[in-house]
Amino acid sequence: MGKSKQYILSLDQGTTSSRAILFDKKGKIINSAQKEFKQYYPKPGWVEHDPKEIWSTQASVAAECIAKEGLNGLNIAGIGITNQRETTVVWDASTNKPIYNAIVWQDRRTAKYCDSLKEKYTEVIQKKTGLIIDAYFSASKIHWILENVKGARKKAEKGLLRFGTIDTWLIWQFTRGKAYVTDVTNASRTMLFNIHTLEWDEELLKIFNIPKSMLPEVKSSSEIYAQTATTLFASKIPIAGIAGDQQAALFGQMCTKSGMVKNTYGTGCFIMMNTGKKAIISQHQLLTTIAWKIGDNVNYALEGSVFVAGAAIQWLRDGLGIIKKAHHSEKIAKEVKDNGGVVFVPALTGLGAPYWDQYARGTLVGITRGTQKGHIVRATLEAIALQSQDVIEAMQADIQMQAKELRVDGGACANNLLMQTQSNISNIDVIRPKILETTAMGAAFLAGLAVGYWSDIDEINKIWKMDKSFKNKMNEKERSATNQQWKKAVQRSFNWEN
Ligand SMILES: Nc1ncnc2c1ncn2[C@@H]1O[C@H](COP(=O)(O)OP(=O)(O)O)[C@@H](O)[C@H]1O
Ligand SMILES: O=P(O)(O)OC[C@H](O)CO
Repeated sequence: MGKSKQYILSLDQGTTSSRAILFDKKGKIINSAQKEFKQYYPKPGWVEHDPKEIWSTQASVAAECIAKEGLNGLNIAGIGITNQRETTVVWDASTNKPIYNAIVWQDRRTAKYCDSLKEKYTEVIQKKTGLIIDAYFSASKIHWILENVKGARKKAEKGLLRFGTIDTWLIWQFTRGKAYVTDVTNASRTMLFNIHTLEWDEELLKIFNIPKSMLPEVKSSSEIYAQTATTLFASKIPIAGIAGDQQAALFGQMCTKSGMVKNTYGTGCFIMMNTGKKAIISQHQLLTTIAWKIGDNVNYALEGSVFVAGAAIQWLRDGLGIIKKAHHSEKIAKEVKDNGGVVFVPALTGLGAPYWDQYARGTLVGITRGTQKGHIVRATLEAIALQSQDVIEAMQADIQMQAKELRVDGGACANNLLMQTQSNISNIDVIRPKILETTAMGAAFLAGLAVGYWSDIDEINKIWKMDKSFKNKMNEKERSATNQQWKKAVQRSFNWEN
């Protein structure tokens, strides 16, 4: 096989699976491969992955994806990496072995430690990192490893340990320890990175008691970082794009202008708004984060995460058994004309942005003798849209501007009723693209730009195509009543478990 056909290989290392997708110049998916890996729950609230399994599944899907088409490394113009963010790996540089499992972003073991920092450091941390103190981010996880793994603190002080988010860990493996790098988007989720100066912050390192020697070099999101070692592919391939998965989706959705917003409807909802060159520090409990850095241009974003979205549909299926398949939710919800007064706040694991109440719990209100399962299913779909609207509303308040449209992706965006409900509740045009693999596409675009596979953003913009749009069909009075009823129900869910 010659060098004639050239593709970009995108590696999407997610929370439950490792995936590889091969894109051609028109953005068409040529091939893909996926492998799930094991989740470890050693104690309530703890979530871990085996870093070696993350690497082995990722390497094998990459190889499988290329081999399926009878291609080899020479046909790959570049690799883009996108990953579950915040998840923390610490390894010994001399043995290459992780000293503990990866502590996953969902892991809550450091919640109390984080609480103890709030009084003194909330302001300085938000100002420097754009983040709200929470166990979600990497810093407290690194701190936990150094405090709890035998001998770790001593080794770290001797400069023998390395920390990485998943991108860093994968690149370390791909290059056999030659490249120790991350990009600004991943760094911006550690709580150790100053998003204004674009450097690891000495004061934050001191607060979390983490030696600087265990941090990677921070690069842009689109450049040639390194070549893969020839142990995996017969020829070297440039690794040329890195972005955290939500940032990659924002780029893959081509939300490249200030004010553009995307929502990914998966297990949770991740809503992100491009704010251009401005790092807006939220007045409404949202996160400020780096969207990407291309060349010398840094783009910032506001972000809000809803913890339980599609997971609420899973709960209807697996917990209550009132639907058989997730997509049946649409048909069953349509059996009733409205929610019949039922409101469901799916705070099953607390509430994320903009409430950040880890003690909130799921609340189902307004049930009468006339309540049918259709009402509950409908209320669940509405809750996904309403939780998203709470974040969109906070974003609009922060930028003091209405968003024009909402670009959507993720498994649950296939649900037309949900998309129409979102448009009604947010009074916004909801736009669903043709290719829904926006995360992998974003990483491919970043890598392709760096190696000259695509010449510029204008060329890429032509690849993004709309499939369907949903326009508001609700009047203002109804919208405001729905919102008020929702806010009342949210209040009832607060601070339940103590
Ligand atoms: N047609 C549908 N209607 C509502 N929810 C759906 C539908 N299809 C999938 N889902 C939900 O979307 C989620 C899967 O989406 P996906 O993007 O694969 O999630 P993740 O990447 O977080 O694993 C599941 O929680 C599922 O319940
Ligand atoms: O694993 P994903 O793709 O749902 O993404 C996880 C997020 O990056 C966590 O912040």
